[in-house]
Amino acid sequence: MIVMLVAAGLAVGASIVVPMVMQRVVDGPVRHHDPGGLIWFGLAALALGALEALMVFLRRWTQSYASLSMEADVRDELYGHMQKLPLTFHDRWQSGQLLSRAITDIGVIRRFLSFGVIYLIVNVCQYVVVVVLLIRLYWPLGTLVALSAVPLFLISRGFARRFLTVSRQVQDSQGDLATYVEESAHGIRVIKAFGRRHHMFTRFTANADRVYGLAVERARLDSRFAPLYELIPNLSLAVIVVVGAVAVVQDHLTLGQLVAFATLQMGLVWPVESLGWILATGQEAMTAADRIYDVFDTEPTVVDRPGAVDVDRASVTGAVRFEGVRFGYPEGDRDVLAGIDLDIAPGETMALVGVTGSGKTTLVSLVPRLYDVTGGRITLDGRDVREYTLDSLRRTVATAFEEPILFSMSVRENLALGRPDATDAELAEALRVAQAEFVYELPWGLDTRVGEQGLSLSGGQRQRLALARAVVSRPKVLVLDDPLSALDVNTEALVEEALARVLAGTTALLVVHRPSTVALADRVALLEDGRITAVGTHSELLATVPSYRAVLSATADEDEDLAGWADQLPEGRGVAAR
Ligand SMILES: Nc1ncnc2c1ncn2[C@@H]1O[C@H](COP(=O)(O)OP(=O)(O)OP(=O)(O)O)[C@@H](O)[C@H]1O
Repeated sequence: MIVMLVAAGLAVGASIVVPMVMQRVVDGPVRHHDPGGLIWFGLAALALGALEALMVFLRRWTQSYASLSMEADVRDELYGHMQKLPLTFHDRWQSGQLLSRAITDIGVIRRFLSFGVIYLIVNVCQYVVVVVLLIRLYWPLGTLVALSAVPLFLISRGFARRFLTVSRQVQDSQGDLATYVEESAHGIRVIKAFGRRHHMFTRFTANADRVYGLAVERARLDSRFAPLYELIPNLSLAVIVVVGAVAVVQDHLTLGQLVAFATLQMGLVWPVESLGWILATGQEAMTAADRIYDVFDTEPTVVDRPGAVDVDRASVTGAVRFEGVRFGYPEGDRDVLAGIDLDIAPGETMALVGVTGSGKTTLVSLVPRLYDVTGGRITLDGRDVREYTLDSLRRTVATAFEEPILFSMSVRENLALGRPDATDAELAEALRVAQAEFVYELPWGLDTRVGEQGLSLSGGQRQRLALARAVVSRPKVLVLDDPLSALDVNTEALVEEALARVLAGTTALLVVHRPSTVALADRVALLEDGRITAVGTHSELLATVPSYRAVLSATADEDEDLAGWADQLPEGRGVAAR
């Protein structure tokens, strides 16, 4: 910063001294017809010009370097902070709004810091120095130039106030537009399948028109004020030339002084003109900073408690217990979970069954603390999960969701999210369990890039990769949220067969919709109205709990199948619904 300001100061100083040299040239060699004297002045002007050029280079380089570093640092920090924020924050925020903050807003601040701030400081300093010089040269005209700062100040105040409001609206509407484009890109299949291209386009143009309208309003405001910034220094210049000429005629001023005066004043035209632009970018940067602070000001709530301990992977048995667990979403008007009591023994596989929307996904999300309970507690080996460090808890509890998200990385990197140090043999084993060996047939095998920027995989293929990602971490507790829903019956059977062996030593909580997946579980828990209303083996619940039958299957055919499965199932370890 210091180098930057010194370089900027020297550059401006050189540009101010040049008119003083011109004054000496006009009042010296030119007036006295002494061409020899011109050489020294010429050399001095050349040296000053070279100094100015060198300082401009130094200033631009240092300011660009500093502002680009700032941009990278803030972006890193913002991304890191967004990763720490709880799911309740991400549920509430549109992705486009986060995107526009991380990309556009930080860019706006960088542009202001790289040009705006420095020019603001330099231009104000230049204005003050030049005004002092002008007053010393000829005080009546110097005072006039000084007074021209008053209307400039008033204009700037009015401009800044109005520009700030419009600027915030423009940036917010750009965020909305980004969300819309992102959603449309994700949902392009649905749009095409329903033939709703025109409808979506109309909605898009409505969004885009709003951005356009607000941007035009901002531009209109800018163009209304910009001429005033041009007018004032040019008006002062005109007055200086006329009044100065009269002063020269009346011998109050030498011709050289008038030339220096006019040149110095002309040097002020750009700094004053640029004030409008600097203020506009300054207001935009302030709005951008405000928007970024909306995110920074949100405190991460799911964090390590003071004194949190690591889960000891070597000794943890994987006993999971829900004790009076309550949970409600911040925007929800009621608790989704209204007192859950459930015991899952080490190594046991518990299936969770309930009608759609009953809270199964919510319940399993609480184990790795994707959300924190709002009442009661969940324990792992008898200890509240909130007393463990988040990192170690999430390494102990692996999760595969129904919606399998793959990142734009290679298959290997996607799997490594589950366990970075997994060997090829361990990856192969996980892929076998998940029946995802198709990856070896991909063009570059495990190194094939998948996800949005890579090869498209089918829903079932993605689900199997997500399952392999969860399995490869060899977790003590495995949470599977309907992970086989997109598989055909044969593949599902193969996955289940392999998964059953993995589950033998792992505590597992499975959300299931299909009776066939229930076969994996030792016991089943039925979730109704925010509570666990029955726990037992599949056959027991089938025989004794009518609502269980109703949830799993409504048709007579399926009932027959269910009875068939029930016969093949091992006996459970208890029926008690707590
Ligand atoms: N992020 C959220 N914010 C607010 N409410 C939510 C959120 N996620 C889910 N809900 C609400 O919580 C309730 C339970 O949802 P959840 O996804 O846990 O049900 P589910 O039993 O897993 O459903 P499904 O079987 O359809 O997957 C629903 O009423 C749902 O609308």
